[in-house]
Amino acid sequence: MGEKGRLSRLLLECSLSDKLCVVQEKQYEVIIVPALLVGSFLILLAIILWLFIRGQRSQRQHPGPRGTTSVPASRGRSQEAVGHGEKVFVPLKETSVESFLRAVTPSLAKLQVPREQLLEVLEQIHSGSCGTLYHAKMTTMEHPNPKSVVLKALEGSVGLQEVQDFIGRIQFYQYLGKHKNLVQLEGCCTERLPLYMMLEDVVPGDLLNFLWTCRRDVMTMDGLLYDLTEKQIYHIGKQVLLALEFLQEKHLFHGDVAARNILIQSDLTPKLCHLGLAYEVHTHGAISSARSSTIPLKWLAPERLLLRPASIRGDVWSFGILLYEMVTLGAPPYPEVPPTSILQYLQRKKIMKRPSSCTHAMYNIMKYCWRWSEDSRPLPGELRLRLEAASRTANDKAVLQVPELVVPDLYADVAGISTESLSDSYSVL
Ligand SMILES: Nc1ncnc2c1ncn2[C@@H]1O[C@H](COP(=O)(O)OP(=O)(O)OP(=O)(O)O)[C@@H](O)[C@H]1O
Repeated sequence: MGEKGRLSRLLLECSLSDKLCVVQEKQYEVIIVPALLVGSFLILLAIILWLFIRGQRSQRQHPGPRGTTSVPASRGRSQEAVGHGEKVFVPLKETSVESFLRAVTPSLAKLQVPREQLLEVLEQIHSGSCGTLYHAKMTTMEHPNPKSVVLKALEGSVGLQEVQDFIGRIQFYQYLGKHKNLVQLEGCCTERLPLYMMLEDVVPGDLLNFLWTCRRDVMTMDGLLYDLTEKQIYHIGKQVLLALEFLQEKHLFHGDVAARNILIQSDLTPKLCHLGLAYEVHTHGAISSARSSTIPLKWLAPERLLLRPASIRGDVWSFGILLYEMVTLGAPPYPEVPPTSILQYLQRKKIMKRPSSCTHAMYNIMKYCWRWSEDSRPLPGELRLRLEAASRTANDKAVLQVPELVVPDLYADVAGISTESLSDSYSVL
């Protein structure tokens, strides 16, 4: 009998309209096979899901090369800092200085200078907010003869945060790229402590000292004529504005435009230095309040004195003060106003009077910079056109003269700046 017999008996017992009976008869085809198919499909789906979740998790743990992520860029618009078309990575999760430097140094490969090429470190120039500045001698592949550089060093016992900040500044120079009116980074040593960045040595140095030296009866020094005419002031001013336009294009601003923060070459090419505030704007979207409180008040626009956000138009205000500094050969602004009273002075709608050495054309440009409302002040590009127009008829013969020599301590007092922020290279003979 067996199975065959059982089936034929079943068929005999079933009428054609009895569906349950037919289903029972074909249970293999109707129930078991589809159930097996659905089961294996579900198992396959579970495996795929598990593989997918595992992949996602491991990606979250390793987002880039060796636990790195890109440095925040200007005002958070992009998460990648791009220098010369390259991505710049900053490790976020590194916990020791050594592992941080190991991770970050490859991204600075093009800037690395072997330490043995740093031949001698000469005198200290300045002790800055992020490292000490020295004069030094260095050789490079292109310049086998030693050349002068300014060395910024992060030395001594320093923590991870200071190291990250120093490296961030190097990457900021890389991000900015080259501009003839910004001080240039020439190289760095970052594979271990102490950390160095090498900047081009701008000779004779800062513009404030240059202006003070112009007061002296000095004919030439290092081939440089310490004479300044109105036309030359426009020439320097236009180039400072080119640097500000460059920063503005990158959605940045300088934050402390002043003669002390401009370096001048012997051909009267100015270069903006003191880029630490622009670095803060680039990295954090704004200048920190700790840093803001160190900026001398007499150079600040009213909105900044009122602790409102800074912008490129604040730089334009300070540029007006810079014109005043140049035309007076480095006099402190608002000599009759104590630094802490400057806001009240400006709130009374007062501005500085026209210095006797300043033409009406130049004073009109200053007044344009010192408009109370930010929006009615020009942008650097517009201002540069004004300077170009004024420069066409400017005096190129009369040398600016101020008989009184500057006493740096007295100057610092009246200007409201710390004596440490003045360079040591000026001395009253
Ligand atoms: N490349 C350079 N060539 C010649 N002198 C320089 C150079 N860089 C800086 N100095 C001198 O050092 C002084 C301080 O420079 P700077 O303000 O750039 O340093 P800092 O205080 O470390 O600023 P920041 O933190 O904003 O980078 C300048 O006023 C100038 O006298």
